[in-house]
Amino acid sequence: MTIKPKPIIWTISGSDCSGGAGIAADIKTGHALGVEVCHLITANTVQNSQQLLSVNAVSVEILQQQATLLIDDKPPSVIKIGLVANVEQVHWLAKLLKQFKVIMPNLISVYDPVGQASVGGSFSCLSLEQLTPLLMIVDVITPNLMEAKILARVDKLAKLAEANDVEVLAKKIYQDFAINSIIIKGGHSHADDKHARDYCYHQLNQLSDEKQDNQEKLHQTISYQLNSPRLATHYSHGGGCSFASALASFLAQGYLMRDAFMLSKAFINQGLAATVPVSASQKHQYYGAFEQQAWPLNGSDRAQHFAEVVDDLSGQYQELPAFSSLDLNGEILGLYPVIDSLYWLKRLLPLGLKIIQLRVKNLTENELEQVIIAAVALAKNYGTRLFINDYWQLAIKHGAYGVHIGQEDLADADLVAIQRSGIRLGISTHGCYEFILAQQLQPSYLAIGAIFPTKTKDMTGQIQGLDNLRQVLSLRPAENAWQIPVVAIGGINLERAIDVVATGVESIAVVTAITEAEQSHGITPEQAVAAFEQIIVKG
Ligand SMILES: Cc1ncc(COP(=O)(O)OP(=O)(O)O)c(N)n1
Ligand SMILES: Cc1ncsc1CCOP(=O)(O)O
Ligand SMILES: [Mg+2]
Repeated sequence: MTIKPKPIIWTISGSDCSGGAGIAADIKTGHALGVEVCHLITANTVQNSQQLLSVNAVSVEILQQQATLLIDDKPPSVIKIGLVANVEQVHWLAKLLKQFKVIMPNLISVYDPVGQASVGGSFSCLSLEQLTPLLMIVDVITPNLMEAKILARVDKLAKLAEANDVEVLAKKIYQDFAINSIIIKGGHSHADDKHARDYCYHQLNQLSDEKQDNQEKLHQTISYQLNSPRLATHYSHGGGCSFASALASFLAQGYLMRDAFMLSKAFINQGLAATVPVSASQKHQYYGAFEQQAWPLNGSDRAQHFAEVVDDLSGQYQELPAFSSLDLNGEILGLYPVIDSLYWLKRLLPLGLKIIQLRVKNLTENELEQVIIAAVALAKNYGTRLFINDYWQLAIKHGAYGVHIGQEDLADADLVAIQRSGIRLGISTHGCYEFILAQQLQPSYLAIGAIFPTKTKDMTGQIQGLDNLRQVLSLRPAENAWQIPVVAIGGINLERAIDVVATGVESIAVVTAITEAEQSHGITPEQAVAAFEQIIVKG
């Protein structure tokens, strides 16, 4: 077996001699998630799972020597910072990150403000003012609710009710320290809350997250909460550190912030679920180290570790019934050509396809309406399921079989009107966060892409690969009798189709592999359709 080069993260945090938290948690997490972890120890602590006896800071000279020796040898994609023991270390870190950002503009720093609040300042007695130089430079911060209150200077908030409002706290931290992503762990949660709710307030575009050329989105912020059942276990020591190092690991692997957050929470849930639940009858409750489980977890129970997404969209459509199904009666959806004209529709409909999409981008609304009317009439002669891309009002008005809607248009589309009209809905997704959110809306199918680079649409930063395709396929709840069919799209040609079909995906959507089959493979579009269908049948 060959070992692929792994992304490198650095963790700059304290050593916990009991092995649960700090550097030990970071190394175990990085190992489980397939990243290499360089560790720079800020302090050697004397502690067990019950008490902390001392924090023994390492000098900044030694830390600097380690950084200097490692930087050319093992440059990090992400630096995770945990325990910072004194003011010298704050200044050293702030300077180091500033220098590194000049030579590595894509470097991401994740700060988990260990013990600044929850243990009553026992790990470090740094004030907020003393921490400010570091706070002003980090990209991501992962406080718990108590730490967030300190960071947001909660005592200065006008209304007491705001002190527990994670959105207020996160916005305040964002404004005061210009930190791109604020994840408040367990926000809104009370001891009797049956759910662990983690909240994220996040500015798009700063972490090469979305496309930089979209000026409108440049300073757009999004916020959402990930909820999952609270898991009480004796083995949670170091869970917070492990969450932050999981986040660092997934970011180092190139995941977008929201996907890294979703995956990190699933990784933590998986670890908590693997260990013994707390029993009320036991007097002395052993407090063990968080269990980093192998990742990705195989098996049918994988979906259960992924949280539910709560955001404006999911809130708005919470009560909406499922969209009409594709009525496949056990058949698989198969090849899904996406074409842009009546010419292609007339050419492909006689081939007996189960589904086809009209994706027109360059016509006026009036011209488009005429094309849609003609397309609906044509498709009805063949019993092929005709989806209209983007134009949901026209699709409803003219009785198309369904409409396909992308992420950009989802918030503005009237999903209630689409559901009530009875036409089917397909939704584009690009990663596990969007997939889970869209799945909660119970559409007729879910698309995931782009699987491979494509010249048909700008998908910069959103290439999924086969691993992510497999990952989202495993996120459909196993217990559902009816699973939402999944369509893979983007850069799929005849050569790649074999591997795509092997993932078990129900359908593959293609544009150029059919419309440009002559140029690329010297075969007719009809022959390309037949070749794809053969691959799908064999798969
Ligand atoms: C089957 C299928 N999947 C994805 C898309 C892309 O939709 P969207 O993200 O809205 O992008 P545009 O196609 O509108 O450019 C699709 N059309 N079909
Ligand atoms: C519309 C769309 N959405 C995601 S990728 C893509 C383009 C697919 O085209 P092709 O099959 O030519 O790569
Ligand atoms: Mg669209």
